Amino acid sequence: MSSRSIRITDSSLRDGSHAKRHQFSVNDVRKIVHALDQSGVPVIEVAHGDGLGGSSFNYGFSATPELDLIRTAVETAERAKIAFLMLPGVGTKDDIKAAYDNGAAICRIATHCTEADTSVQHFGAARELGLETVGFLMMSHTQPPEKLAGQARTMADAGCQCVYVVDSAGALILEQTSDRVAALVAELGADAQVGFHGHENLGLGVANSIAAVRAGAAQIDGSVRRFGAGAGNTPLEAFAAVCEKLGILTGIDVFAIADAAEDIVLPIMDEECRLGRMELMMGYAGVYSSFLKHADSLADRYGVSGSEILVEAGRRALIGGAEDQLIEIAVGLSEQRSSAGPAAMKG
Ligand SMILES: CC[C@H](O)CC(=O)C(=O)O
Ligand SMILES: [Mn+2]
Repeated sequence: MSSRSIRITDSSLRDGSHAKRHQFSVNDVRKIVHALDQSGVPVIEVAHGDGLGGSSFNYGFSATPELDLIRTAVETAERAKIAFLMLPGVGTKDDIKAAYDNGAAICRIATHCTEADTSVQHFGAARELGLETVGFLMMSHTQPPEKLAGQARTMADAGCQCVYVVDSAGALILEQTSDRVAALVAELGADAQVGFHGHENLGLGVANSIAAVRAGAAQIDGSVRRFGAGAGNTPLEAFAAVCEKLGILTGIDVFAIADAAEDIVLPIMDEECRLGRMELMMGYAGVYSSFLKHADSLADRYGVSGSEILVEAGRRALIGGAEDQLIEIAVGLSEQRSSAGPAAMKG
């Protein structure tokens, strides 16, 4: 039995922002950070769902300025480090500095998995400030292992200390995860660690994360109560329990995190993240998990099928930032529906 140690990051206060339509309050942050910190979660990510600067018409406005949320998290945590996410172009180097000034310790920089070069200056800026750095290769299912490894090399050379295979669509299946992680581990060697960030759209978050650990990942993301985008993220409490049974050391108290999931986090969620028809389509068609709420609202507004919007988004291989194209898809489906006559049903 293995006795490897890994580091877990909870993303509920960042990826869960998508599920909460970016309406976290200072009080929500205080309660969740306190519960996670007391459970032994070593890193807690806090930001708008689309990262620093994400509060906008395109992505959805935040209820509370994210720097207030970050500062509250820093003040609340006794042991955990507070991380933030930024996407070059959505956030800027000034946003990184502002998060640092508010006490954040870890800067996570996310790019589409073919665009690592857009992160180079941001990694440089973060390292100059003394921040720990993590890189996200989003939509990793769209590229083969060797391509991802090349992109990981670009991030590591720019100062990234851990590059994540990010299964944004929850579309990776077991060996597809471990092959990608193994390719990054082989490429990066001692230059940087490798991480994995999973989603539940095909119900494989925990299994994929274990496959990633077995392939050499040293950092794994999850969200307490799956509080995240799409069908939610890898459920942190289940993953911590599985790790304990497999002898993988996480430092998390399984009973405490199970209580936090049930008693603290669930009441803050608008609704439980579920694996319904739309979420399944995201995993099946390889669609960015954060499109879920956008597709849901558009389906209501235009009286069309949310699942069909998502399947078409998958066919067009849309990536983050293309939320406006979901409107075009919904309008197109609505026009088709009117020309098909009153028998055409929303599904
Ligand atoms: C918009 C950023 C995105 O939600 C990052 C992430 O968590 C993912 O790609 O899964
Ligand atoms: Mn995610």
